[in-house]
Amino acid sequence: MARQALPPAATPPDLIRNFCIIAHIDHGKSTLADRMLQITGVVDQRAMRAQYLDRMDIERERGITIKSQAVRMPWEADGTTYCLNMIDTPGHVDFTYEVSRSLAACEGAVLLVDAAQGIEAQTLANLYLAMENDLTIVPVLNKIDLPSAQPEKYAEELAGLIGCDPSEVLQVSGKTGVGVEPLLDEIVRQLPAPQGDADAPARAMIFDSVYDTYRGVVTYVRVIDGSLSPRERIEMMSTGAIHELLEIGVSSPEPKPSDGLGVGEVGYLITGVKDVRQSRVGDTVTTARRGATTALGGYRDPKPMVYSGLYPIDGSDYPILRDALDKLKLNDAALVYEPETSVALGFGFRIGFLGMLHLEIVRERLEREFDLDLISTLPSVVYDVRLDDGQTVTVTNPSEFPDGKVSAITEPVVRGTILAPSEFIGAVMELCQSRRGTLRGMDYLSPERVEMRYTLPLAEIVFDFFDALKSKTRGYASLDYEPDGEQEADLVKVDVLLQGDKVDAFSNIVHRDKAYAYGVSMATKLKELIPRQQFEVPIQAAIGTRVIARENIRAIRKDVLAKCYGGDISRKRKLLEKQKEGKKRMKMVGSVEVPQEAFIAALSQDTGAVEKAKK
Ligand SMILES: Nc1nc2c(ncn2[C@@H]2O[C@H](COP(=O)(O)OP(=O)(O)OP(=O)(O)O)[C@@H](O)[C@H]2O)c(=O)[nH]1
Repeated sequence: MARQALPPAATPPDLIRNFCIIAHIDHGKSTLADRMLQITGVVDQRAMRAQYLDRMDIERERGITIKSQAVRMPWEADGTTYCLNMIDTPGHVDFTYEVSRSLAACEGAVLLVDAAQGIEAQTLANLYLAMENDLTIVPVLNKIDLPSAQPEKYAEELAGLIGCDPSEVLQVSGKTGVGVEPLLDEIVRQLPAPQGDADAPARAMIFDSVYDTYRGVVTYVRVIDGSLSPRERIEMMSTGAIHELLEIGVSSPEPKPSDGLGVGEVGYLITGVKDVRQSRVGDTVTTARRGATTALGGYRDPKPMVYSGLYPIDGSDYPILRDALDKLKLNDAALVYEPETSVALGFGFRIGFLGMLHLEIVRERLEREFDLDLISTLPSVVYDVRLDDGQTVTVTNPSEFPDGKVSAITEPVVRGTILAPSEFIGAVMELCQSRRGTLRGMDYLSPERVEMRYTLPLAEIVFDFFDALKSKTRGYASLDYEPDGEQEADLVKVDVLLQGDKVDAFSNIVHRDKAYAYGVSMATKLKELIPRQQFEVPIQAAIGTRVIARENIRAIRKDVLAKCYGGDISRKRKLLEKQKEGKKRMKMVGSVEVPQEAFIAALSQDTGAVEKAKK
């Protein structure tokens, strides 16, 4: 057990151990990964910076891992030098698919649990994923340096969950490094070596692919059978596309070219491809000549779960937004978009996201990296609408909801797992019921902690459910969910009309029981946000032709000169000029002038937005 020089590439499989660290968010996965890099000597002390593996600025700022990365580390145990490949996985539900691909590249997983928090919802979700992939689980409690750590209690909980003895649960601190060396020894001892047929045609699974400005797409692979060498051309099995291999190598953690990758090895490929969608996570790579004929299982196209319209606040920024999306797409295979026009907001794009975190990240990157100011419309899930004539329409934008006779609507549902202290069972049930949830089962992990399983409509949980759950359980509950098909539901489209004209950006698809509440809240918000006009403006919320809520904005002409009695003509002129300038920032909806800010505030989920806009 000590630092060693890196063995050459083409390490025999029995000296390789491929593992990942799985944990609930913030349980310290990145910190532990950093400590392993340091202890195995692959990153020297001076180059070490916090969260070495999280490269993107946004990742480091938010302290979350979005893209997984792989690192090769040497480790000596019982006089033999082993090659450990550590695959870092993202921890958020939006990226579950990437987690499951990373798991499929490993033989074992370190299941990391915060010794002051215990098991949380994503601990369970990730554990189940790992078990489905037949991985060997090494249970570990982290943060044992914390004064609030309760290692005995949680070792028992963890042991109960995976069916081992509490004494087999390792205890570490990623922060101080305590227990990390014994953990590396255990990884070598407990994990099986990779198995594969060295003489078979090459098959390697893509578990990550990232866009690098200088090198193009870097594809991370795990070789299952055969080998890949730098002189060969490769084929992507899902598309049949053939690429030249410009470089092949391993990361430790900086990229190092090697003369090939054999069975069980993890490394990267560079082909000069400029678009990550040509090198998709889950796909199988083989050689162009004498390649494999059956791909490895598990490839799946990333499927957007949430759609939202993004519009530039300044309409002339539209071409910049289009170019920016084209650039982001190079690095994000899950991003889909198409141009869209809105009567109220002008030209923009309808964009599909994996979830709300994905939406926030994309929006933040667009605003930050491309200096854009954007309005996003109310996010919507994907509905299937069956019409009376038997036709089915897929709706991702409420304003496109068909007006004809609808016979049924289906909405996506998820299987949600909620973990909470048992004193909050009532509060959690009440919340889930108000979100149209159905209880599927309940288990006690310990006398004071309970796991509750629900089927819930995606639309009810994707936006603000987590915040509501946290506030009802004083922050103690955790949530994980995965798609679980569709269900029929009694949904309606609510339109918002200004003086009889529909404002497309405010249309929303909601459950019939919640339609009234949505209508009233929009009408009240808009009444506060839209300035008085020279004529009376009715604001209506309607389902089809039936009006369900109404407010009036009384008529008045805003006389900007009112404050300006007395003679100074130049001051009056200035004020009139200013009024004209302000009008440019107005959008016309029929004959009603609506300030840009009113749209932003009305579409914002933030409850303080209306107050801010009024100021
Ligand atoms: N005291 C103490 N704090 C720790 C330890 N390990 C991690 N932390 C802290 O816990 C917080 C979360 O750690 P991360 O390593 O970012 O957690 P993570 O699981 O990688 O988070 P995601 O990447 O978002 O899933 C950070 O503030 C760390 O400084 C530890 O062993 N002891």
